[in-house]
Amino acid sequence: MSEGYPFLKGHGTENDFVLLPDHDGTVHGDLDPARVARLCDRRAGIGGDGVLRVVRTEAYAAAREHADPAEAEWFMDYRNSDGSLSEMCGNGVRVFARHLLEEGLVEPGRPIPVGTRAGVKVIEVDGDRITVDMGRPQVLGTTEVAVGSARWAAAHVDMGNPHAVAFLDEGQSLAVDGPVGPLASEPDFDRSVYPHGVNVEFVERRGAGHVAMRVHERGSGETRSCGTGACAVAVAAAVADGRAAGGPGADATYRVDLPGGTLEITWTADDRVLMSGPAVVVARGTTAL
Ligand SMILES: N[C@@H](CCC[C@H](N)C(=O)O)C(=O)O
Repeated sequence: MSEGYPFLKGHGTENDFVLLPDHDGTVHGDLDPARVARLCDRRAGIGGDGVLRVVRTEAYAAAREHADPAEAEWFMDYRNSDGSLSEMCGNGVRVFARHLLEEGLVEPGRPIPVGTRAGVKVIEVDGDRITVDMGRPQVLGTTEVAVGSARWAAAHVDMGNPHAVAFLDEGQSLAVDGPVGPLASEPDFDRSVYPHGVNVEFVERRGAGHVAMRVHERGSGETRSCGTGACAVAVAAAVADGRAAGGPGADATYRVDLPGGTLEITWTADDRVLMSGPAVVVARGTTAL
């Protein structure tokens, strides 16, 4: 195929994305949701949990509402696989930074500021390990989620995007034959709490500072990993473990195991959430989609 648009494919702990370079904002414009869904289709398209359009902040009016071009040259225009917008994607922003570095679009060895709909995130790359300052979490109380007849209390945590974090009861397992099941459809949640939908995390305790989770993402279904979700889980665990008492996060660190890999999350005493994990770009090509 010679005609079409350039694309790349990458993932962070197997949360996978189609990247669309559009540096001056003239190639794709506002992405049509149906087109995003076609690109993300795993049989008829390239396949992905979402799309990351790579655009200069200066070149995109919607980006300038969230980020100052003088602070962040690049903007991650993120869409879920159903074409819907989200404010933020934690795995996506690591893949985005990896791409900028590999293409020589940012200076190696320097922090990389990236504009998102949840503000500017600053990223540091150290070999395979990429750390993102995800900013301040908001802990907004307790709600409820359900899968069929199984119900759990859930912590409402906002990481720029909305999360409901449900800790499984003692003895319950995350396995598909457990109460969470195959997560083929959206869990039930309180629509008055989350009028724009929610990402739902189910969490199993593995030991001190160690949890495992599965997630059903708003707009993408069950994914193999969710960076903002892992941050929300670590924040909810720190609150539940009484580790937020000496300061917002008192430097609580959690290892979060996901089906697609492991992320390390620290909630610092000065109320920042730092997320560390890998990200790779695995393919490039041209698409007529
Ligand atoms: N997978 C992402 C989150 C993507 C956005 C989410 N589905 C939403 O709609 O808020 C991550 O790694 O954070």
